[in-house]
Amino acid sequence: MASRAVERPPQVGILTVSDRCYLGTQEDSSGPNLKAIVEQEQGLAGQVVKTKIVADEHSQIQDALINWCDEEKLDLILTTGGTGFATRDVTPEATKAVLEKEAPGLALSMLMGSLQITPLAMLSRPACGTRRNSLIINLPGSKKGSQECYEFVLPGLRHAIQLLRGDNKEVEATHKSMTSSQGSHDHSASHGHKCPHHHDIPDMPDHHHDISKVARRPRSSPYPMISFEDAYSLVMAKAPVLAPESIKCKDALGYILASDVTAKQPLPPFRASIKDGYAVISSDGPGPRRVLSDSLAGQLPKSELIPGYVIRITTGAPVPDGADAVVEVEQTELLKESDGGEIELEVNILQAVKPGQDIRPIGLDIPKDQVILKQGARLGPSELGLLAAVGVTCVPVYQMPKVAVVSTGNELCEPHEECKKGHIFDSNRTTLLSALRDHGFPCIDMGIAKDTEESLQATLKSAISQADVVISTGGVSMGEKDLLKYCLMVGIHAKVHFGRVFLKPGKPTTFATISSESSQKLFFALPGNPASAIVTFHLFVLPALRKMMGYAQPNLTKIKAKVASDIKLDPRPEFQRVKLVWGSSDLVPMATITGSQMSSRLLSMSDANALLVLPPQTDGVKELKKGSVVDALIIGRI
Ligand SMILES: Nc1nc2c(c(=O)[nH]1)N[C@H]1C(S)=C(S)[C@@H](COP(=O)(O)OP(=O)(O)OC[C@H]3O[C@@H](n4cnc5c(N)ncnc54)[C@H](O)[C@@H]3O)O[C@H]1N2
Ligand code: MOO
Ligand SMILES: [Mg+2]
Repeated sequence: MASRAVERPPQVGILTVSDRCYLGTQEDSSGPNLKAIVEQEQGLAGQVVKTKIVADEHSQIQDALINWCDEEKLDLILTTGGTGFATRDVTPEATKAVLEKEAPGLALSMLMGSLQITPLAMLSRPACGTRRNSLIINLPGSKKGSQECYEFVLPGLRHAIQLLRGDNKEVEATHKSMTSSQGSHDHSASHGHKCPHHHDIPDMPDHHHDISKVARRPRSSPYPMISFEDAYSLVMAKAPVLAPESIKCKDALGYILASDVTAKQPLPPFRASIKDGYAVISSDGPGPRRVLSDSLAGQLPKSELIPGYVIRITTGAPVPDGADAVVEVEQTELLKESDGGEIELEVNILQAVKPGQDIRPIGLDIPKDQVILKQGARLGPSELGLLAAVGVTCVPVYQMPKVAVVSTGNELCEPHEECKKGHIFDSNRTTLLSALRDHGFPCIDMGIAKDTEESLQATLKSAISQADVVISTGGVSMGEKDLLKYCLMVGIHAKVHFGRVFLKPGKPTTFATISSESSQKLFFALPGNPASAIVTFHLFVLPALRKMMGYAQPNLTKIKAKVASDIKLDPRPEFQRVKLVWGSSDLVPMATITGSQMSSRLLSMSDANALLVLPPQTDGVKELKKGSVVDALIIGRI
């Protein structure tokens, strides 16, 4: 078998399709047998993470397959049963209904192998193919038949899984070992393609063209153009919530709480006066009283209160024992003062007093052990104040992702450098680093990388080693110096999830992940055009970063806005930069476009506080009329 150096054993699901097993009238022997052989070290060495028994019902089979492909993202799903000629045998039909691509070669290998054993094999009707990154294979229902058929396809499984995972390094190794073991020559030498099968992979472009030969570059992008919604979902699905850590409250501004925080002590911790006045015994009622002593904020009462007396008190001071109400100074009059007038000796209480009046009992604001902040709360000024109020100094929060930013391009120079002919100042790095800082993310400035494999790879590697998320700009389109995607895949062995999005600006936005045992790092290769870079930062990067740092709702806030003038629609869905302004009686703000929306024009972002969500033009509708109401995503201060 081929190299085993894949990062994770193939994740496998085994679906037993049988009315009788489902009803419990027959024991399922094929499913457990398949599990054992799938997990054999000398075989696939897979990990069977899902097993299920369903009836011979189209909907049950389909639901299980869709769930395992789309939600569980299994590498391989083996079904056993329901592939024959009986009326209730519907496994191939239910499977075909969920497949995106059929793989008849697998069915053929099973048939060819099985026919050597029994002519009845011709009555088996397996469906095989892929849905998203999962491979589904129908095996017969019998224990013996399912094992034999599995063994016929086993030699191709690891390679197929690697291709579906987009694991380039492994793909090459496995492909080489498989083809050489069969004595066939390596196509890479003659065709310049190390892995000809890459043409077949829907989400994997052929990145193995010789990048030194510009004439041979692809003339159309090998990356499928996916919708904004799909791209967004992919990014959000891949962004991991980072592990919690405990940090000092003084450093916690902007973080999200990883668990509930309870009050260790009540607030107020003692019965506190709400007014400046006199602590009284309410049952004494109104009338003249001797002033016994005082109780000032920050000090303990000097004495207990006894009937016929009052104790002078200030707001926030502890109410002395014996007192059960406070009368504000305005409801009293002075009857007798000390010589020189330093203290009051006797006062007249002018009002009837209710028990408890103007006293905050212990724990009135915050009872002891009450949950004062819930997991998921964002620690803003008031939340941090609340923590301080109950004496909490350290809090469990989700870690914030560290973000590295790199600009790429031979034409770029630093704003403080002399700008030679043919060069421009790098503005993207400043924009992005500032946006990150504005949102409180720790960032790493990786400088400018040249448009060469060496410079890009060294910079990307260094960025990935230091950060949880890397943002690059430039080099992702069709030019011969647009080497970013190539370097990501070949040099970094990143899994590129998409390389083009049906969206303006930001069409070549590229998203990849770099996985290891302990982490999943995200790589956003944003377009070089300055407006495209910052718009796609808001559309993709910011929500992902927010998810990583624990936001329950990481998406940009969406509101309705009225367009202030007619807008020409683009063939692509477009996010135009606008300034939202509310007139004095407007419920819906007016959205004014910030001038020309060319992707190169960073000025279109200046003063913008929202992105207007515009649908693509259709044959019938090419324009949005002034006054139309559309969605707007908030990106700035309102
Ligand atoms: N043949 C095609 N060409 C282009 C396509 C296409 O589909 N087919 N897409 C266009 C679109 S849309 C965009 S967006 C850009 C994206 O370009 P890249 O990501 O490859 O970026 P570069 O080529 O490196 O630069 C584009 C543009 O931006 C300027 N730039 C780059 N970095 C910075 C920076 N840090 N600060 C300021 N300005 C920067 C650069 O000088 C270029 O003018 O591709 C289209 N082409
Ligand atoms: O998609 Mo590009 O970002 O139009 O300029
Ligand atoms: Mg380019």
